Amino acid sequence: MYKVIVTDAISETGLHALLSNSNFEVDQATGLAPADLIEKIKDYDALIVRSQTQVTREVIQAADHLKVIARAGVGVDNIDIDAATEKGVIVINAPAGNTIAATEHTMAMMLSLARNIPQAYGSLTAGRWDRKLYKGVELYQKTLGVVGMGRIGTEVAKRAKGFEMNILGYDPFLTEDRAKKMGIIKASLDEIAAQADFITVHTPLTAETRGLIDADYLAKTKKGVRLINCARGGIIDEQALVDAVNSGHVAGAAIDVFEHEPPENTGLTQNPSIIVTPHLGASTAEAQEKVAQSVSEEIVGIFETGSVQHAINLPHISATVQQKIKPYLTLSEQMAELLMQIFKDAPEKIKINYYGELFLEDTGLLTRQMIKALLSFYLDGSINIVNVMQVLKAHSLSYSVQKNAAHKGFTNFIELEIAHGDKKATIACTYLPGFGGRIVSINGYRLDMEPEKYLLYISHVDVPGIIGNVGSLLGKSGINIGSMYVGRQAVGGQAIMILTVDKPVPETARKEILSIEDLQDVEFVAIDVPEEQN
Ligand SMILES: NC(=O)c1ccc[n+]([C@@H]2O[C@H](COP(=O)([O-])OP(=O)(O)OC[C@H]3O[C@@H](n4cnc5c(N)ncnc54)[C@H](O)[C@@H]3O)[C@@H](O)[C@H]2O)c1
Ligand SMILES: O=C(O)[C@H](O)COP(=O)(O)O
Repeated sequence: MYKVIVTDAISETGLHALLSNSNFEVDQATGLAPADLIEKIKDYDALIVRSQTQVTREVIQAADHLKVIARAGVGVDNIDIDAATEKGVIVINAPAGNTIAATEHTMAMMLSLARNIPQAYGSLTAGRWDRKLYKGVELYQKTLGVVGMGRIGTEVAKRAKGFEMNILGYDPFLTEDRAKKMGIIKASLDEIAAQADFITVHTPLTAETRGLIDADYLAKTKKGVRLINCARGGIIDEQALVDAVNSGHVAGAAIDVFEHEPPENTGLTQNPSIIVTPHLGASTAEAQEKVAQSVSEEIVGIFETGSVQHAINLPHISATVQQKIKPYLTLSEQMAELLMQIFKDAPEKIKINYYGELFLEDTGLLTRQMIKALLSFYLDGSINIVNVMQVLKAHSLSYSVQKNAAHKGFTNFIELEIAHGDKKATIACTYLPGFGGRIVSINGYRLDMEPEKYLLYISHVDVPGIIGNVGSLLGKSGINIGSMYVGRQAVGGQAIMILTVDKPVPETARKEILSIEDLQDVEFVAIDVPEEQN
């Protein structure tokens, strides 16, 4: 039973995937004080939040069982991602569920700003009838600068085109071609400053975007410009905005998000030219249901099948690529486990070569899986595919990945080499559709071996009688041999024998086997093989 805690207000309907699954127990505890969350989190496997709960390093460090932090929304700036990664906790979000809600809120804010709707409403409900004071401006044929042309920026641009605005888009990833297809103009930030009547920001809050619109930038904007921030507080410097509005350079602003929430700067919240909403961009019934549904289904997937779709701290892998690399996920891990058990020394250097069609694919997850399996042999169980690269770095271990379109006789082929000082070992695998995974070489010996749970890896000199001797000693210990693979460098030269056996080989039997003349080493290997593969 996995325990999930929800600490912000989330749609109950959207949580259906978790609430209806008997493998999960869901507790809802909104408005917890930081100390209470630190105390409570110890018992939970997954945490679901929106933007209110601060998932700090202290919270993450206290979370002994936590595997997943799920953000039912987009921005993850309330979650300490580095701390989560170090602890091996996957952070996921629901990137698309509230796009339309935030887009429509931006349009509502832009129209309200242009037509003074909140101010006029306040005036009328206070008993005044003032038609002159609230004369507005039209959006028609005005220029809108969109800073950040991601999901929301793109949808805002589409809708603003419906109002026949001229759109200037700025985003490091916006190409001329995409801009042209959308009927907008790709522009620089300075071009937006010089030309825009309205500027709306839709970037995440990062070190680069914090204060992107600051006093210097505002000084470059057109007099009478109007600004909208439905993205993150801090992208527009709050005090610089207040000053520019008070000076009359900026005609007005519409702000949904604040550096501190609730906001502390009254110059912003009590300014007749600045309209504000309390972070409502994602607050529609539809968006809340979609984001809750997205994270709930993903949490079930992570715990039940290991599939991750929207991880923040794992390489992003599309569903198509996931499908292509899927057969290699377990196989590559088993191959690394096997190699470590016959190599024994801690690897100082790790080399991974991908051959064939895998050359074209994003193999980051396979690389992580193999390195995790290698390092788990010596490091404690807290290492996983989320924190493996940090662990590697922390231990100053070197790794390299090479890709080669040559297929070495197989459609795909993965080779793993580890080294400790001068000692080296290699192993390789492939996947044969219809037959399954195969280990196809170990230390240069060619094989065609299906990975099985228990193996004996024997190195010996190629002389007659060794196979028979090993077989009878195992028989004496009641150990059944499932299959046998042999390889030799030359007749009478160095050779290996791999036996798959039905149960663990006791140390006494191993020692007896070691005493066979011309037999150099024997290693009992146990690898993790799922039931359905056996
Ligand atoms: N007010 C709300 O309730 C609400 C709701 C949803 C999302 N948001 C916020 O809106 C923002 C955008 O969300 P999204 O889903 O469109 O994200 P997104 O990731 O789809 O788009 C962000 C875009 O910003 C661009 N970008 C990054 N750095 C930039 C820079 N320095 N200059 C220009 N562009 C830059 C990226 O290239 C990307 O295209 C996020 O901050 C998100 O947290 C707020
Ligand atoms: O980043 C987001 O998804 C929005 O800011 C929404 O935040 P919320 O879930 O707290 O409304």
